[in-house]
Amino acid sequence: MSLFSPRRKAPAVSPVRQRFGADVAARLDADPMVERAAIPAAQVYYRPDFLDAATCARLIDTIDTNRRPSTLLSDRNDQNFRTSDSCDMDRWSADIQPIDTGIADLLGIDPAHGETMQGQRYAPGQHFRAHHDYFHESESYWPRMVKEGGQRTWTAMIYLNDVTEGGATWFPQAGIKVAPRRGLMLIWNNMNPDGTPNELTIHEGMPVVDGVKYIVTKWFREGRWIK
Ligand SMILES: O=C(O)CCC(=O)C(=O)O
Ligand SMILES: [Fe+2]
Repeated sequence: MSLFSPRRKAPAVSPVRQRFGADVAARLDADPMVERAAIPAAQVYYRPDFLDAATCARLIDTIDTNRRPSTLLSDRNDQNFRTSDSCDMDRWSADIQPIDTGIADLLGIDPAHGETMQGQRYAPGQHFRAHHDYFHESESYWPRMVKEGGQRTWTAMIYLNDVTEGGATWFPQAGIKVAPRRGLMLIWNNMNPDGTPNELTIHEGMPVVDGVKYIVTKWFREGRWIK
């Protein structure tokens, strides 16, 4: 028996993830419509009014038509962790395609790296508890994720409506709380500048108190998600 307890292996520095961090940040920094959050812990950006009111209304309709209970990618089976409804937003449909590629273009990432955009709906009391968007290499899903484009790098999330009360996106360790505002895109890098996962990006969708919250979320992989 060893006297030493096994240490958690430190995540390897990754030049590919490093480059995504630098390139996307440079593009967003140069965009006059985009503002960087004044926090040192993570690269977080705001792009207000990315979608107009009519487009948000259309997406809300699509979510209402297709929604089903959200699922969780985790070895933990906690029914109360993510209580919203979700649906896939078909990137090949004439309605979704321009939005899907528009997000990729704003970040300067090849759309093939983007997963299927997800629509989400939170009724009063529903939430998504604190989590990281990046994959944990210790979880059983990791080998499958490696085959499907690898680690998640950037997240782009768009609020489709204002919410009367509650439903903020809270990054407790980075120290920001973002209230839903129709058309606002919130963008962040889930990696550190050296390409290792940034633990400080832990965030939650706080419970909606009054109203219904609708968002779309797009996660980008380090490799191609579409083969
Ligand atoms: O609902 C929110 O504000 C956060 C959603 C989220 O974290 C996600 O979809 O990964
Ligand atoms: Fe998330």
